[in-house]
Amino acid sequence: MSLQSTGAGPADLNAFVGDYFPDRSLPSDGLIVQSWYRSVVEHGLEPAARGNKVVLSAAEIHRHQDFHHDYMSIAGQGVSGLAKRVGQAGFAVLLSDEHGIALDSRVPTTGSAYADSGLIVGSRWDESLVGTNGIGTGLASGSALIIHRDEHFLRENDRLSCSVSPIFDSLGNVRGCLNASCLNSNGPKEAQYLTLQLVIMYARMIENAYFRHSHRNTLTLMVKPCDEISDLANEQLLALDDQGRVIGANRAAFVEHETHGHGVLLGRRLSDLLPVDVDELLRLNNGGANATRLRVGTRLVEVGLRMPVKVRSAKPADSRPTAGIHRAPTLGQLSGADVRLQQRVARLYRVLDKDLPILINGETGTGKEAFARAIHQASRRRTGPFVALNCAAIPETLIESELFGYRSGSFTGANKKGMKGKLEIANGGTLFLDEIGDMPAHLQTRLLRVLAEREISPLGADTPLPLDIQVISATHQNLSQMIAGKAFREDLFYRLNGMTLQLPALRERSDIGSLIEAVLRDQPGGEHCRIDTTSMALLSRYAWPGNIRQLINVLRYAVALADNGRITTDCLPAELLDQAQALHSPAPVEARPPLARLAADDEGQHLLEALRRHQWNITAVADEFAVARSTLYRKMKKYRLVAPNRLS
Ligand SMILES: Nc1ncnc2c1ncn2[C@@H]1O[C@H](COP(=O)(O)OP(=O)(O)OP(=O)(O)O)[C@@H](O)[C@H]1O
Repeated sequence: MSLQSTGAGPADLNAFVGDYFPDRSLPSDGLIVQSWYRSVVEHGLEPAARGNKVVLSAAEIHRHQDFHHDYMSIAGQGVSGLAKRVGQAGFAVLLSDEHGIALDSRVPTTGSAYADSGLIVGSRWDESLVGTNGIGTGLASGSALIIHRDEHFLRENDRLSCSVSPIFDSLGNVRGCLNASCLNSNGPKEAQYLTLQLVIMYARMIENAYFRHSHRNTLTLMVKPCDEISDLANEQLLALDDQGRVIGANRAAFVEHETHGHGVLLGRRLSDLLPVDVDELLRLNNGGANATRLRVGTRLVEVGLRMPVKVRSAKPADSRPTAGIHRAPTLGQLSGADVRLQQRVARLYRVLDKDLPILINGETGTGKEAFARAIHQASRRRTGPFVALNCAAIPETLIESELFGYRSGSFTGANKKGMKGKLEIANGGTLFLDEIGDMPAHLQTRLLRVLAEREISPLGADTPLPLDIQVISATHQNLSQMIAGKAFREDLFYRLNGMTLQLPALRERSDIGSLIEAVLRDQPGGEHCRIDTTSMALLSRYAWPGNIRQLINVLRYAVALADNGRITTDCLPAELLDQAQALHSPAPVEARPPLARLAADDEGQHLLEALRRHQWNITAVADEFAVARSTLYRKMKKYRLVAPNRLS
């Protein structure tokens, strides 16, 4: 929550933290004051709390790193460079993702002090868990800052002094944080300023490398002032689409644009920013071979061009065609940031390669097949075949031969040479039985026998064939109900269900926002688009009966209609707008109930009386009610109880 949204001015917040922390001096940095306020009122934390630190399990770390593979490998050089410079002075360097999870950590020595303080891979530093801290507050504020010693909200973190800079992507979103922390620094906060400058410099280098990677197939521009000594951090990078419009920028370009109050940068034409258009610039720069000096207002700038890198196929001439231009998503990518799903996938990792059949359950379009493929890729069978059979998509009469195959001459009209069944083709790999609930009853019996005996006898074959397959089945149906109604064999159910992976519907996913962004980036042209806030709110609260498949279609439609890469509500299908509005238009509520009425509630009234009785001494009232002070502040906020000396 920002100062504005709290409705309070800086003086109110200062008074608040002054009251709450009588033993601490008021931070000079207003961002820290706001963060302390958030820690108490929004996150309900207590400074003396212990055990709030969370470190992900090895499997979860593996998945996170897998998910952030590109970002980590691009940032890796910057992390090493910074660690080399500050390591000897006793600083640990951490790289986090946008949720405050440490993905990379370089500590100067192997002692346990750094690990004990949470400076390790997998530790979670989001403000909602541990209150004010370098990474969490850097992410929440979007600003570079130092959190020195007892500026940390939790007392258990007050050994740390952290210098941090957010890392922005080319759309201006925070992608993560770069952080340098030391332990038990005796000096004043000012002694950390030099470290902060180094951290900022490396964060800018990581951003620029990330920008170049993201826009390697796009025409990009480097613009820097023609000063005698030009600061690398001032170099602006801009990516342009075919029409010469800005589709991405680095932090320096965003800051320059904002500083001069030029409005939104993305979508602007090059000719709005520089006294040339793209063709002219290409001519002046000799097709990108040299840089050009241009006068912009009173300043002289140097403008260089980088031509798109032509994507050359590294594929050997005889290689098999790939399924698409994107690699199939991994389990980490599919589970995204939904914690419940991540936990389920963590459990899945533990049964992987243990010869247990897996049953995936979920509504249509939730990613059952995508998960099955990712499980196959994560298993030791990844070099073997992945064979899918959709039991609902082929006629009942053909399922048998599809599954079991037949040898030549086994029935009239059959292929003369015979046909291998999916079970046989999948040997050594994974068989994915989609819509298993539609498997005809007599084939359920046969399948059960095959899975029990681990061998198949194709129609017309003399000898059985040993079978070594991982079976993954999937359904959107409730198999337990089908068993009760005798529509599905119970013994087959147990044979297929070594473990169930329940996939949440899209509307149930806690990471729906980031999932929408990720799916958008995956669509052709989607990586250069941005969803505006209203559309994002609509997309996030829509019911999505077709789940991720429907989301993909909606986003493709939106990308096609987007103007200047901006996805607005005009780009969304009408039925989605109608339904999202009808389903979720909030019931009319009184926006600001009067204080008198709130205080008339029993709890509010009691609280008000106690506050008056104790002359608004928060600690005394908290003691009387035996609640934490943070709880009391939350309740006061709820009932809008404000001390008389705070009423403006
Ligand atoms: N977590 C995810 N992130 C991005 N894309 C996903 C994700 N999960 C699924 N998809 C994509 O959504 C589409 C639908 O997924 P999939 O076909 O696996 O769903 P399904 O549950 O098997 O559907 P059905 O029940 O209709 O067969 C696919 O294009 C898939 O690549």
